[in-house]
Amino acid sequence: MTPELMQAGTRLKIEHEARLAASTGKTESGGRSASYGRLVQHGEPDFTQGVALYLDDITVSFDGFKALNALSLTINVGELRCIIGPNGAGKTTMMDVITGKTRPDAGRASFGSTIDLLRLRENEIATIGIGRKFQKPTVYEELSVFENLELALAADRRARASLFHRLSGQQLDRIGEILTLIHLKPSAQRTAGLLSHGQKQWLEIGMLLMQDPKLLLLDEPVAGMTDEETERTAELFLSLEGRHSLVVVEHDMKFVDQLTEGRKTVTVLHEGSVLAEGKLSEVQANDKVVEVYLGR
Ligand SMILES: Nc1ncnc2c1ncn2[C@@H]1O[C@H](COP(=O)(O)OP(=O)(O)OP(=O)(O)O)[C@@H](O)[C@H]1O
Repeated sequence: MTPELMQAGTRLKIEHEARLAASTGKTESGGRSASYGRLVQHGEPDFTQGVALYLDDITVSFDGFKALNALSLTINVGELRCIIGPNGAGKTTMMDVITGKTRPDAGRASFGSTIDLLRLRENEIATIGIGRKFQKPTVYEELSVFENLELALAADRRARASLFHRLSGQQLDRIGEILTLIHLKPSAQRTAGLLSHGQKQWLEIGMLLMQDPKLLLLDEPVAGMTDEETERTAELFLSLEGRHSLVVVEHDMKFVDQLTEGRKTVTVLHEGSVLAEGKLSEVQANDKVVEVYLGR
């Protein structure tokens, strides 16, 4: 481990322990981090402390095998974080915990500093501002690109009935903005089933963006894309950074390099916990990381 990485690790540990102290009530009342001790089930997420997602000591066991083993991770508001790790490291299980698909045996998970994700159902989590993109694109193949975005306008199912109602000027503007962002404006009237794989991925990301999620979870978004599509996807994600927090699980190191721009933090998962965190160049030089992952 490089000295910089050790320093980063120490800093994270101190920050983490401060939050943990706050979560167990060992903090001055009303202190800056005190709200971690007051996780609530419902209500508006609180992002004023700069935290979008907080996982603390999460353990998930499948028949005694720990897919996640005391995993702790903090994602800041507006941050773009890449998560890498070998097959079976626990990346998908982590996403499943965040989205309520899998319940952990132990630990805490909050959205912002107050919403207790572990007490919400999967469908509730989908509507509070967490969007998840699975590896395979899932768009409505028989509908046009525009109609797909229109369908995604509202988060709840009732909106589906309104497919053919007149869109407000504001809604049309929003669809136009997203079409530009995902490079599909010229294909707005095209049937989604005729799009390339990369275009379908962008469309699905656009559909998630229609709901303006605070946190986007993206599982291997560039798998199967051409180099040009991969590059455009990197540009898209970089343009989303700041307004949204993005957690990108990815095996493609060139893509991770583009996204992290030589300065952002990359998290390496291994055997269900964080093996290393730091800049891509740092984790790539980390002996433990080389051994378990990059040197395969
Ligand atoms: N439902 C399950 N029952 C039993 N074991 C499971 C289950 N889900 C995941 N696992 C195991 O947990 C470990 C972590 O799996 P997970 O899919 O989270 O890893 P991953 O990092 O996403 O891997 P990959 O990069 O291959 O997608 C693996 O060993 C996997 O076999």
